[in-house]
Amino acid sequence: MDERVLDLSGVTVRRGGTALLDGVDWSVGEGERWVVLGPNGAGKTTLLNVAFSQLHPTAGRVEILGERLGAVDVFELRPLIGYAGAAVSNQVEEGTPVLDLVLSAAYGYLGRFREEYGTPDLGRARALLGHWGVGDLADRNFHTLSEGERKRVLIARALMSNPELLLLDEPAAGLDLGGREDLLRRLSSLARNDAAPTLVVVSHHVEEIPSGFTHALMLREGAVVASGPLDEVMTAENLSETFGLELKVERDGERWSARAA
Ligand SMILES: Nc1ncnc2c1ncn2[C@@H]1O[C@H](COP(=O)(O)OP(=O)(O)OP(=O)(O)O)[C@@H](O)[C@H]1O
Repeated sequence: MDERVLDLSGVTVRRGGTALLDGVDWSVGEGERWVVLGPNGAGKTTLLNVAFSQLHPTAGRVEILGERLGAVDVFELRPLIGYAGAAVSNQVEEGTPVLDLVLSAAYGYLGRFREEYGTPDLGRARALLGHWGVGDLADRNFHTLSEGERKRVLIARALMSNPELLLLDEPAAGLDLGGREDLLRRLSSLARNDAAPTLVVVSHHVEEIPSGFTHALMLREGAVVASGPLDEVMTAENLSETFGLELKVERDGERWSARAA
């Protein structure tokens, strides 16, 4: 059995004369927990959109959950992939209750209550909200939530369809220190759960790598600088090249930090 959840080979995405992704090779195995690191504009969100089957590359080969992008019905593939990020929150209709937003994920909708949801779906949605610490917000309008509350609701939503692959685009961006640490604790617990989906989290900051994560992909200007197990690739050399300045990297247990050398 092929246990690769993502398999990208020579993936290039061009817009105008610019390569947003440039010959990216990346392989993610079942159960791995990846962080995708890179500076602003490195192509991280573009890569996640490819992994979500939202964007077809200009060149190269993409396999998601063993299915070849271009040859598979993406509407059958997408329920197997959970996605949370600004691309989702920006599209939520004004006035959408939190519970509806989470429930709608099971049906591929992004918005108001459009289906007759069964009791098991309601129970699962409430349980997920509770698990992510936002159970008491189920009846609130999504747009009235704080940034930290929204992030947790969107992750609960992304897990609603019981996906095999979970993609989180900058889940800790905009959170205060307490909010960040709370989210990282929850992501660590997810990472350590053998039943959890394969995880890919995009971030700008090595401080936002949750403990329990196993691999990193580093991108700069659309190209891969390094890719592999955290222990091997989290070097000052790789991070300095990725972010374009000389960095010192420190490790404390399973957490990382970096600053200018
Ligand atoms: N449709 C488009 N046409 C032209 N350029 C684009 C398009 N979409 C994205 N870009 C550019 O591609 C580059 C990569 O964008 P992307 O959003 O993937 O980067 P990122 O690493 O996620 O950045 P950030 O960390 O700032 O969110 C950026 O320079 C962006 O301006």
